[in-house]
Amino acid sequence: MIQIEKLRKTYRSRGREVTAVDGVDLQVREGEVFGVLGRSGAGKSTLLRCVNLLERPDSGRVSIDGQDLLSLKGGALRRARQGIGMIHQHFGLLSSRTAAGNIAFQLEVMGVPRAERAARVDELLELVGLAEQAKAYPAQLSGGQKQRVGIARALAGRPKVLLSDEATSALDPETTASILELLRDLKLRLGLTVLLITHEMDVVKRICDSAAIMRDGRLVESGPVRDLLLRPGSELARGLFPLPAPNVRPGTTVVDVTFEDDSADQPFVSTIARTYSIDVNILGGAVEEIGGSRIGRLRIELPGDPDINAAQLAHLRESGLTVEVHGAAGVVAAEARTETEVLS
Ligand SMILES: Nc1ncnc2c1ncn2[C@@H]1O[C@H](COP(=O)(O)OP(=O)(O)OP(=O)(O)O)[C@@H](O)[C@H]1O
Repeated sequence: MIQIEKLRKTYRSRGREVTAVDGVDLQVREGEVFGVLGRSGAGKSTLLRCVNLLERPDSGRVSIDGQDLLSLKGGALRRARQGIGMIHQHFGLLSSRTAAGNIAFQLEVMGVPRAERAARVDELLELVGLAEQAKAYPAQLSGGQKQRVGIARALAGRPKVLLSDEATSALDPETTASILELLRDLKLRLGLTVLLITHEMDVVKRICDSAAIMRDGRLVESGPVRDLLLRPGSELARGLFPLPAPNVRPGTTVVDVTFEDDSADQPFVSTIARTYSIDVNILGGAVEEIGGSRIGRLRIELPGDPDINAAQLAHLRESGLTVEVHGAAGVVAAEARTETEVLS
């Protein structure tokens, strides 16, 4: 488990101060993939570099499986860092060495005896599906294959924790999907705990169990992906289910309804229409497969103002759906399914 507490890092350059990480608390549970999502400059790389101590934080705590990394020195620190693998956006391979040579080099740096290296290289290449390309140089490999070498190299020290710095940002969508699939597979096979940073919603959708949104050095939203998607007002949900700003016509109620597997099979639109004898207009929506669950968001329009639709809205909530009601000036009421208060 990775535990980050009150982490802070400020850069000072040319008389200017930038607080890149501003009091971040974050917990990555053992065996999960945690994605930190944010725009350029949000502080994601700095946060990641503070976890493997490429960067020394000004204050706060980073611990892995209860071991406080900031208190370690010398050999103990080196050993702890070997237990943290890292993959990079631009792979960072040595162009003069083959795929096998790049991995062997890492083993050499880690002090693995020569006699053991060749077998371990083969094992690592096999693990990432690259046994055939052992003798190829980076220039002869595709982007996805280069990243596979990068992943094999990161796994050389048999780490329990893998950090990923925009590992798929330089790849096309199809290759991105195959690399994410590999990471998910490795996580399960090797019991890895993965902390990744990305600016791609798709990465969160495909692989992350939990996620956080980072802005100006702070985490503005954090938790299991499923919980975030079902939380009214969630930025992550807005990003994964992009719907245009609602255009609420006078005398109507516009509602975003979020549903998951167990409620996805309910024909809630026709049920509401039939039960209350009203016309329900569908304005937009999407369904996504996330972490093995089907989660969707539908925007519907009901005739009449929200107060007239109190019973209809209560009906939706009682059916286990997350309901967000838009007013003319945006969302006027967001109600989780656990909340019982009816619009007033
Ligand atoms: N070595 C440094 N010296 C000075 N300022 C830095 C340094 N590294 C990062 N910063 C600043 O810290 C802030 C956060 O940068 P960081 O690279 O962590 O963000 P990021 O979210 O990873 O962005 P990107 O996706 O573009 O890499 C930025 O304002 C950046 O300019």
